Amino acid sequence: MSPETVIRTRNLSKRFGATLAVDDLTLEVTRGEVYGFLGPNGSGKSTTLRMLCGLLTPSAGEITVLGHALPGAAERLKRELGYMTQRFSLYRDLTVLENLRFLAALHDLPTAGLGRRLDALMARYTLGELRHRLAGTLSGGQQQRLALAATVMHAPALLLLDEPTSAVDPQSRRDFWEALFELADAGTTLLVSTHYMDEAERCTRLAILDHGRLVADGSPRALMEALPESPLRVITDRPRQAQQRLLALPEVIAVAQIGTALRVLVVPGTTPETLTRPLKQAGLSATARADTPSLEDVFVAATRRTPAAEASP
Ligand SMILES: Nc1ncnc2c1ncn2[C@@H]1O[C@H](COP(=O)(O)OP(=O)(O)OP(=O)(O)O)[C@@H](O)[C@H]1O
Repeated sequence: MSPETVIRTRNLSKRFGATLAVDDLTLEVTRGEVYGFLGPNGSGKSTTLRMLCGLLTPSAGEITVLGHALPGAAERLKRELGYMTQRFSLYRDLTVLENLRFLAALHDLPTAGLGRRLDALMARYTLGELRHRLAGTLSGGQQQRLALAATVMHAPALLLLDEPTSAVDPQSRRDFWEALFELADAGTTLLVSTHYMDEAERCTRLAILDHGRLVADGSPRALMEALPESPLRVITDRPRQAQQRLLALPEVIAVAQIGTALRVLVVPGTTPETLTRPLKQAGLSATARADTPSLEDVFVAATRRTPAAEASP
């Protein structure tokens, strides 16, 4: 294993009764990466993150995080790790400063110079003027900044973030991602689960999960370039009717209406005529041309590929 490897899992699985939440997951994350976990609800993102920080014991497989084999070394790992969940998990009836002081004590941070350290932290996350506000009275974006400040207070080498931006507005999401890149620039490795394509696109590397399985892995650009399914753009006078007809074709994987146009994801080898012919036969006007693949196409193709399609060369 390279010294730059921060996370490595081999054939990792987690079963809850009849549910196989994580299924034979093998992945590797290297230092300084902003590694994204993208997947539909219930695809196993949170369960994987919980196993990686030692909160859950795997049913099978191996995990090494920052050189520690889990679950055995979970206690030692805690000091080197930051874990932030989508739910605000600080004390609502304590102030911003009280929350940070409390966490500093939990992390055993030295009391000498602590005041200055917390001032710097609050300055970085624009919490200085809010220091005496009860955490429960902060806005979603402010609570998120406080949660991030709390998560990085002990300068962890690895941050695991579980859908950290699900409760905040677009500007706060952008600010949050700026903060993540600043941390990555300083050498922190980040693993972030998200539902948002624009966030996934910003990651240096991406794992797409579906039903607990790794269905795609690579940089967003490489994944888009390697997409075997191609998107076509269809212009028609009656997009709603055209959408219904196109969905009935075996070559069509998905159809999304974008304004008045339809963006159609099709199996490899499908020509524009394959789509326009049946539409014209049904009395609809239709033109179609190839479109540039997006990360959303990669996601849709990876999570909708049938086992039969997967098995074909
Ligand atoms: N403690 C648990 N007990 C039983 N089943 C669980 C438990 N935790 C998760 N699951 C199940 O495991 C599967 C994966 O859940 P998980 O929360 O990891 O997915 P996710 O990708 O994080 O989804 P979301 O985006 O909704 O958070 C789901 O079917 C879920 O119901």
